[in-house]
Amino acid sequence: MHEQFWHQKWEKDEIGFHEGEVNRFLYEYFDALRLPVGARVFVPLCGKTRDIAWLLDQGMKVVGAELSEHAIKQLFAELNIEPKVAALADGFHYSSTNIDIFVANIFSLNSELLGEVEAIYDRGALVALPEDIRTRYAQMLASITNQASQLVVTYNYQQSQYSGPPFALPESEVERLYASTYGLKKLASRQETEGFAKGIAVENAVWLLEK
Ligand SMILES: C[S@@+](CC[C@H](N)C(=O)[O-])C[C@H]1O[C@@H](n2cnc3c(N)ncnc32)[C@H](O)[C@@H]1O
Repeated sequence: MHEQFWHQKWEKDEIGFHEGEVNRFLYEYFDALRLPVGARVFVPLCGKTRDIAWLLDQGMKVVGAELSEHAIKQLFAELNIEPKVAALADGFHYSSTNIDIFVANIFSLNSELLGEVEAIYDRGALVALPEDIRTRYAQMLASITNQASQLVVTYNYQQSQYSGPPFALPESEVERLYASTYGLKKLASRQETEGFAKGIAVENAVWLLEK
């Protein structure tokens, strides 16, 4: 997906991926990460997800990365927070107490810019990336976070029945991307037919990835 694809989605308000409420898997399985209050959680490709407000409410610090400044202006407006905004070489840094959002292509981040994180929450990130850049994303994510544990939400369905995004991520693909870096555990899954691809059987799953 080119950057322009996502910028247009936000400009035209075609954001069917935005849940508007806390993701159920996050709510039910966040404890599996066993994080202390005050831990810093990275939310890659964050959009304006309500999950950020929920993480802040749990006493977490949040760091996000998102291409669209339009999305991040909405995020802060909905959080009712006036951010500080600083220019970066490749984007902007929006920040306030306990929250840092990099408005940039995630591939322009490095560990210094990101700072230390104790965990990663990936909903709508890995599944948004086409196969040819997933390997680079998975390696880069583990590298800039010192292999922080992850909670990853995936979809699986017959890729031939729907073009994506979100792309199908069968277990074999999660293993290909992450089994050399993490121990993988599928925590839960549920079947959907009324989601993004109406009438197509989709398995929505949540994974715990630990060093
Ligand atoms: C499927 S949406 C998911 C958003 C959010 N995680 C959620 O659950 O609502 C993917 C988001 O990633 C952003 N994005 C896509 N490619 C990106 C990249 N290379 N770097 C940073 N953000 C990116 C898009 O603008 C979009 O907001």
